[in-house]
Amino acid sequence: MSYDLSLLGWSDQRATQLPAGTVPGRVARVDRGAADVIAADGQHQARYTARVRRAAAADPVALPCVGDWVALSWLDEGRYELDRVLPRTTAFIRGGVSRTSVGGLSGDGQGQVLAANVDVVFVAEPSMHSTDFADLGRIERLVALAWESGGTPVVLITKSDLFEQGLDQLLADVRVAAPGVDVHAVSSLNGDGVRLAGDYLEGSRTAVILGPSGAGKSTLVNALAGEPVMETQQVRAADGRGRHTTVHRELIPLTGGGLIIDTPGIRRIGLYDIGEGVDLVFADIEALAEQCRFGDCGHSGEPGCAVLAALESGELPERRLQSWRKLQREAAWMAARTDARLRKEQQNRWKVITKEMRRSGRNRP
Ligand SMILES: Nc1nc2c(ncn2[C@@H]2O[C@H](COP(=O)(O)OP(=O)(O)OP(=O)(O)O)[C@@H](O)[C@H]2O)c(=O)[nH]1
Ligand SMILES: [Zn+2]
Repeated sequence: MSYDLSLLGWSDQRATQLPAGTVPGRVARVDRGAADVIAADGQHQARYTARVRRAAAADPVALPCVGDWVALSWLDEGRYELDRVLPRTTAFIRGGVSRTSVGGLSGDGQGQVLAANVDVVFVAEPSMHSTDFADLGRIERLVALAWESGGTPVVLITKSDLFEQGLDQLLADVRVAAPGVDVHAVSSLNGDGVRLAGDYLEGSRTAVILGPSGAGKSTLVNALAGEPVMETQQVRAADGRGRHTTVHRELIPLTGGGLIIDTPGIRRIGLYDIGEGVDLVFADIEALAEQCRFGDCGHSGEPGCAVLAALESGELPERRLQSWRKLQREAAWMAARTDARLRKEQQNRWKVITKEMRRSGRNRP
């Protein structure tokens, strides 16, 4: 029985990183000291080798997490050990985790990877939620987190069926709040925009959905999956004979292709770290700031301040400037409490993001 790992996102590029004598697999779920891994010959529970445990003790970011591609080494009788985490293309990292929360494997309790190798980050914000309208500030925050991870953010204004009259104006406002980011309205109720969202997963790409409770994330996952997502997910066998393996629900394969990672940690991520991603969400303000007369302009009354000029002309909404200041303060606070190594990892990701953005020409004001 064989499974086509390319359906899970395995690529030639990743194959070049696989150590000799090992087989690849993708982590569907982690547990203390072991992970559920999908390999070409099925799903395995693989314990960590001493190499992985040592690396994780020195640096918890090295712990395997859902979405990771890993190298498995043969143990005996159809059993494997998880011997190495292959280089991550993207990662959601939460800083300042306590020692115990990562199963006692953490050395300094700094940093935890919540999900890895996520290509697309859907930011779900309801067009309307009871009596509240979409919260632009929350969108900015989550888009910053998305950029920070190295994935590509896509904003989905959910429950669009509830707010048809004001939708066009809302989408226009959201596009200002998230420059360079695709913005779509979706309704899982009437199906509007669901196909469009699914298209981002073409080529077996992996997504997460961030957003507040009640945004309609689970409903959208089910709509994308094409059938109700059950307790255990099924990956179709590549041999075409309809054999299946069960996969825990944290890595959800969609019938239309692509995968969604859904974990409690990712669901709560709005409360966590933001850093350089802020600069990307506020690329318009950053560009204005570059035109200020003084290089160290604080945008609080200095002569020749382009930011305040834009505020006065109405080009820059007051709300957005305040949001920028707030997120910058938070990012500075985060940076101060993040250790140097984690910062370095973030900087490396940052370089990749910047390169990627230069390539795609995004966020050019
Ligand atoms: N009108 C309308 N209601 C929706 C839509 N999508 C979801 N809902 C409803 O909104 C409520 C919340 O949806 P969920 O999918 O559970 O939201 P969630 O984001 O997963 O929430 P948490 O699990 O708390 O994070 C449910 O009652 C859904 O039926 C939609 O497109 N239109
Ligand atoms: Zn200024």
